[in-house]
Amino acid sequence: MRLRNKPWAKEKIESYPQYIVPNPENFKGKWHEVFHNNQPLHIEVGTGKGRFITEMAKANPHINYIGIELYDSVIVTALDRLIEADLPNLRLLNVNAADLDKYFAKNDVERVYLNFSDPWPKKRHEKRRLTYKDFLKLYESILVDGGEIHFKTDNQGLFEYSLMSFSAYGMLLKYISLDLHNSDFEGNIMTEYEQKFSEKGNRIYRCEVKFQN
Ligand SMILES: C[S@@+](CC[C@H](N)C(=O)[O-])C[C@H]1O[C@@H](n2cnc3c(N)ncnc32)[C@H](O)[C@@H]1O
Repeated sequence: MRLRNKPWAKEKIESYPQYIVPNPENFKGKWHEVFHNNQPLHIEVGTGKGRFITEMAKANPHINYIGIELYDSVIVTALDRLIEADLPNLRLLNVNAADLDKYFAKNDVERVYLNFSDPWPKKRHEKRRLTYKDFLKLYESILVDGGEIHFKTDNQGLFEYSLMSFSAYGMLLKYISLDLHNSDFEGNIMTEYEQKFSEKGNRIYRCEVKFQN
């Protein structure tokens, strides 16, 4: 099914400005005003239906989280989760990650999560991959020095491409697992896609990389 933005979803999103931040550009460099504290901020880019970011926010109340999703017809499910959980440390943005630097300033973010990003396997779509060098530049421009990207996928091609992209950008590899569910990684919170692919028996790849100062 082709995903598109839907009027009913837009209407619902606009009814919950306390959860899906309208005009996020107003908070660039001052997200503490939204959360009313100075806790570290972690973001998930391509948050989908929001299970990961909601469970992370529940488990880590001392960290603030923002889930970013392009499609309003998808983010409404994350919104439903947030309405139910009513977490003070989680907000959602219905925006394109290609514009991240409009919404976040340098040092606003301590960690970026990329979970099961769309692989865009065709070479002519390389620029859409969330680990393409232009996206890495964007993440670097909003992260604290030494900020990290935590990346999970079942797609071997995207994983290999991303490792090369991180390396070409001069990032340092902190952790790698080529079979997450048979590794010793504790405290893993499964995303919707992770659950689906794990149940099919797919191998899950994971890495943590950091920008060099
Ligand atoms: C394959 S889904 C994975 C969803 C979720 N992270 C999971 O693991 O279940 C990828 C999500 O990233 C979103 N996405 C892709 N490119 C994006 C962009 N440039 N900005 C914001 N969201 C994006 C898609 O709309 C989609 O919901």
